[in-house]
Amino acid sequence: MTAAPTLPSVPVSEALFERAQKVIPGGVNSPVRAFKSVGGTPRFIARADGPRLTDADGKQYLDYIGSWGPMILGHNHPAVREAVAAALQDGTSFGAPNEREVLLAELVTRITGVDKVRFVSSGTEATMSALRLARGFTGRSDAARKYTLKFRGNYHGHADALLVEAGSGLMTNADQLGQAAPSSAGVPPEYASLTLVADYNDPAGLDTIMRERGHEIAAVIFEPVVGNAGVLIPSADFVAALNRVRESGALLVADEVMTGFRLSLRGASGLLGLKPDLYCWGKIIGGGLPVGAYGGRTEIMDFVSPVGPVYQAGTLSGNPLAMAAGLATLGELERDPEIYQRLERYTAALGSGLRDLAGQAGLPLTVNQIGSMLTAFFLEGEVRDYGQAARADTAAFGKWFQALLSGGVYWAPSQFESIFVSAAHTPTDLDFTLSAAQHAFAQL
Ligand SMILES: Cc1ncc(COP(=O)(O)O)c(C=O)c1O
Ligand SMILES: NCC(=O)CCC(=O)O
Repeated sequence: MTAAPTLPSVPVSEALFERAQKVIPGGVNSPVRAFKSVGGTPRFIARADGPRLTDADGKQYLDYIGSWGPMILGHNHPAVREAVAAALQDGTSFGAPNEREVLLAELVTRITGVDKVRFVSSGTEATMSALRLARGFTGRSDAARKYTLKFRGNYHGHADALLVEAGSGLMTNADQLGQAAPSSAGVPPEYASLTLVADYNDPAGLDTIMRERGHEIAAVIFEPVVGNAGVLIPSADFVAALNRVRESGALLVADEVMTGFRLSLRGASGLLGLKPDLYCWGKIIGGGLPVGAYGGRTEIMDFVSPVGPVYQAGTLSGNPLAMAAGLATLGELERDPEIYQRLERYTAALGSGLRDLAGQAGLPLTVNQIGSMLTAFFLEGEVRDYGQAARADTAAFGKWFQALLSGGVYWAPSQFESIFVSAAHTPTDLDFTLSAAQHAFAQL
């Protein structure tokens, strides 16, 4: 092993980060942006176009974060920009219904097959509201039957009861991987205890817990392909076990915040043959503006207020600018049926290129890839669950990340995240990435 690569100087980002740390906790508005686990100064981004970011020092990077998922068309896509600009002419928020909400709801229901959808402003709100609805619909919110079940290393946003053995920044910044629930301070153990936890990709374990405790469980929430422990792909047996969940009267809630409209127009569920009762969406559905949503059959969705007794509201829900961005993004995806095959081809090529380069450098690397999601785990052997992912050499990953960044490639600053390829990435961009990656492997 050689010494850590020298970090390039980014004086404007450094100055902004210093100012930011004085007035924003950790200088960031979301922990995963802070570079805490990889070191160095987070880049302050001045603008983004296509597959590229430009930082405040004028340096350009090929971007594989895509704003953590939404930018499947690439940044600043003309169709999205023009739709938002047109909506802007009419005012920014009405606190009353508007036509764009109806258009986006019609589009989402047609694409995904749900009967009804309710828009909120983030993925966190979507999962939180879907679980309240599941408890309301099943009547399982009393002392004896009040649980939800999630999987170790899955992340469903930051609602209290879901911060239990959670992935994403909680896994990245954990002092000790595998720490016991809850994952965050400030969550009373009573809240955490409402959430049961099972292992991902363990069909027998899921069957057992559903057999023994299924009658107490209102909902099983899961990432249909995990992005938040790094990419984990469910086995066919695990998919089948998930589809059996409702035999116990619990609702199956697919958290497609990351995978929805990314792995196919019908998300991971459509691709893998999952049959959820409720879907949660975020990220792509808002095309880069703040939108989340949840949806399902009419009999369930009509439990939501004002028709039903389950309360859920939002000052900016259905915001016209956000609806316009979502409409333009989903519209582009629907217009180009080849897009998902192209993303799969490019991302698979990136994955096999990385495997080859690591092999040539004599470094252990396991690449999990599906569609345009990919994680390169710095370890040997398969990665199918949280425990296996947690074995990764995060120090090696951190060095590799810094070397890539110096080479002009902006990878996710965590070993336990997915990267995203967008429709704006070209074969030339992928070649550039692989050559930066080769150089980065050589520095480990
Ligand atoms: C699978 C999943 N669910 C929920 C969320 C929460 O979404 P948000 O950050 O918009 O609240 C995220 C990402 O943050 C996610 O990846
Ligand atoms: N995979 C992690 C996320 O998508 C979250 C982004 C954030 O919390 O900023």
